[in-house]
Amino acid sequence: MGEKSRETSSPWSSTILLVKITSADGLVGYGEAPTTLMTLPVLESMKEVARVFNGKDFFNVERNVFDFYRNSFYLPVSMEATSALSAFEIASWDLIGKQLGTPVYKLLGGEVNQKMRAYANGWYNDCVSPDDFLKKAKEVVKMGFTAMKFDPFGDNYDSITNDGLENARNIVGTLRSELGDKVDLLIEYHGRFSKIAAIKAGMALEEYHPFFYEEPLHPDLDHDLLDLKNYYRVPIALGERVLNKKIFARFISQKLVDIIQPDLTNSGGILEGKKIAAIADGFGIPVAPHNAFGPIQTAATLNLDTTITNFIIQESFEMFWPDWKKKLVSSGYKLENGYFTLTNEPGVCKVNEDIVEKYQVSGMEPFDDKEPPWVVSGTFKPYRQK
Ligand SMILES: O=C(O)[C@H](O)[C@@H](O)[C@@H](O)[C@H](O)CO
Ligand SMILES: [Mg+2]
Repeated sequence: MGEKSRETSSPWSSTILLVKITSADGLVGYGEAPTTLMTLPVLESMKEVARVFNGKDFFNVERNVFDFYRNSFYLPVSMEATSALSAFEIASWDLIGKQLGTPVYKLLGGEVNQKMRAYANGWYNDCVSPDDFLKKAKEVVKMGFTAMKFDPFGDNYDSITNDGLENARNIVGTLRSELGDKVDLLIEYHGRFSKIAAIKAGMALEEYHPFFYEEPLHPDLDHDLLDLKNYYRVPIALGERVLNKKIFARFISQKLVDIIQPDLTNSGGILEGKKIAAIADGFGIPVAPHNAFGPIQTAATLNLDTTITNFIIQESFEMFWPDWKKKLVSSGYKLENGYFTLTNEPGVCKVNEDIVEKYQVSGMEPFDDKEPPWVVSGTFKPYRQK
C-alpha cells in the first residue's frame, strides 16, 4: 500500500508491503516487509513462503520457519526470501497473540523495558548545509527526542572529497555545538564507502563524539571492518542488511561490530530477533533495532525491545510519516516525548482495515536516477560554501 506521490522523508517509504494471514477460525494476523526498490520481488517471494505456511498450525512458528529455511536454498543470501519469511513470521505472532488474548512480548519473557528510548530519523529531507540541518534538528529536539540519526555525506559515494569531509564536519560540528552534549548524534554512512573514505570520514567526525557510526563500509566489504577498528574511537553499528542469526553470530564473534541493528522484517522476524539479541548479549553487545518502514514493523520491534536486557535505543521515522501511515495502526504502541511505550494490544498491534483498503496500490515506489532510493529525500547533493 502507499501513495503515488513521493513521500517527503524518503522515497522508499512512500510504499509499505504487508502480508495478511487468516486462521481457520477467521482470525487475522498482519506482518510487514521492506520495500526500497524491492517491493515486487519481495511480494513475489511471499507467494513461495505461502506455499510452506499454508495449512500449517500458526503456533508452530519455529517449525514453519525451519521448513522454509530447509526449502529455500538461497535464503541466507536472499533479502527477498528472508523478508517474505519475516513478514509471515510476524503475522504468525500477531495471530498467536490474538488467539491467546495477549500482547506478544508476554510470550517472549515479559517486560524488561517499560519505555524504549527512540531516536529520530527521516527528519532532514532537503538538508544540505549545516544551517539546514540545524533548523530541522532543533524541531526534532522540540518534539522531545534526545537522539537523532542523519547522513552528513551528501553525494559522496565510494570515495570522499576534501569538500565532502569539510561539509560533514561542519554539519556534525554545528549540531554538536548548538544542541549541546545531551543530544546524541548517530551518524549514518548508508554503507556507501570503501575503506579509505570510511577511515577519513570516521576520523574527521570523532571529535564530536557521535553515538555510533552506522554501516561505514559497503556491506560486502565487512572483512575491512577490523581495519577500521584501528582508526575509530566511535562504536560501529550495523545490521539492517544482515539476514539471520548465524550471520550475526559471525559478525559478533569476529568482533566486527559494536552495536547490532537487526531489522525484524528481513532477518527472520520476532523469534529470530530474540535469538539474535541473545547471541549479542553473550558478547556484551547492545541492540538498536533498525526500523525504517511502517507501523507493523515498529509494533513488532517494540514487542521484542520490551523483553531484552541489552536493548539500547530504537530507530523511529514515525513523526515524519504521512498521515495514512500514522493511521494504519490504531493501537499497539505510542511515541511520546522521544520514548515508545506499548499499549498492551493482543498480538502485535491493531491494524485499521479501512486504511489498508483505501491506500492499496500496485507497483513500485517512485524512482529518481539522480538520487538513490536509500537516502533521505533531497540530500544526495553537494554543498559548497560561498
Ligand atoms: O538506517 C536506516 O534507517 C536506513 O539505512 C534507512 O536510512 C534507509 O536507507 C532504508 O532502510 C532503506 O531501505
Ligand atoms: Mg541505516
